[in-house]
Amino acid sequence: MGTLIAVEGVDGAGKFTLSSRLVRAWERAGIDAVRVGFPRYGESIHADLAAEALAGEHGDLADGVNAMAVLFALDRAGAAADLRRMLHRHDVVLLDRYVASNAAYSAARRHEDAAGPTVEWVRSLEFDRLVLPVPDVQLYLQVPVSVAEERARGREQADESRARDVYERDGGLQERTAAVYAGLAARSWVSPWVVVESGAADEIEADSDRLAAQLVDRTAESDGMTR
Ligand SMILES: Nc1ncnc2c1ncn2[C@@H]1O[C@H](COP(=O)(O)OP(=O)(O)O)[C@@H](O)[C@H]1O
Ligand SMILES: Cc1cn([C@H]2C[C@H](O)[C@@H](COP(=O)(O)OP(=O)(O)O)O2)c(=O)[nH]c1=O
Repeated sequence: MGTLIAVEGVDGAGKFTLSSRLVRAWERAGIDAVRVGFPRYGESIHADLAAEALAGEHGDLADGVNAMAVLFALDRAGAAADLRRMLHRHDVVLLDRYVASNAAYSAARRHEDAAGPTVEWVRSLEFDRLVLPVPDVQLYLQVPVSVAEERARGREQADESRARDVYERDGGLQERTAAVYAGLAARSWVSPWVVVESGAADEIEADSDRLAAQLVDRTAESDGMTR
């Protein structure tokens, strides 16, 4: 069985950049890794509806915390069989956002923390009810929210298809989301967490090589202990 690793963090933290580099680093080391990004825009009607709601369509859909969370959860439920297949075929399946995104953003929208009822509602919905595979490790890419915001703004200027949505424009929400993520990591929510600081652009390559090796060592160690 492959190792399931989820990369988490606020918008613009650098998750896509880091997860792509990690996959390349594993490939260079002869480890067969594949990356899956959530939401699965263009592949899942639930993901597309969520994106459209965040862009202002579908009336008051985006106002509903649970409504949005259910859409994101159903996108993942539609991918569950594929994820299980991938785990049989590959050494590492790397997820760019996963269930913890729903927990962090939904709790933050409600001004709750990682110990609150919304985080538990997401856990029960996605892992108990929808039976999504539980990640072996969750990685929190920690970055000052002001830096992440600047990166998301830069991306918007460079590419008009990356216009910031209603969550990305809400600085308070991003701050609260970062705080919930830190709480999830501190509580080892659902599985062990690794917290990484997003470094300077010219250090990404070396950082991802180091992290790729560390994550594989870590999962090999826990394999030895638990299986
Ligand atoms: N460590 C870094 N230093 C500087 N810029 C970065 C770094 N990581 C990512 N970026 C840039 O910041 C922007 C957001 O990164 P991205 O990986 O798309 O974030 P996310 O997937 O978390 O929203 C992109 O334009 C990317 O090139
Ligand atoms: C996957 C996921 C994302 N989100 C939020 C985080 C982001 O603010 C937003 C869109 O996801 P994101 O990955 O940032 O997509 P984009 O490529 O459009 O930037 O949805 C949730 O609230 N729950 C989830 O389960």
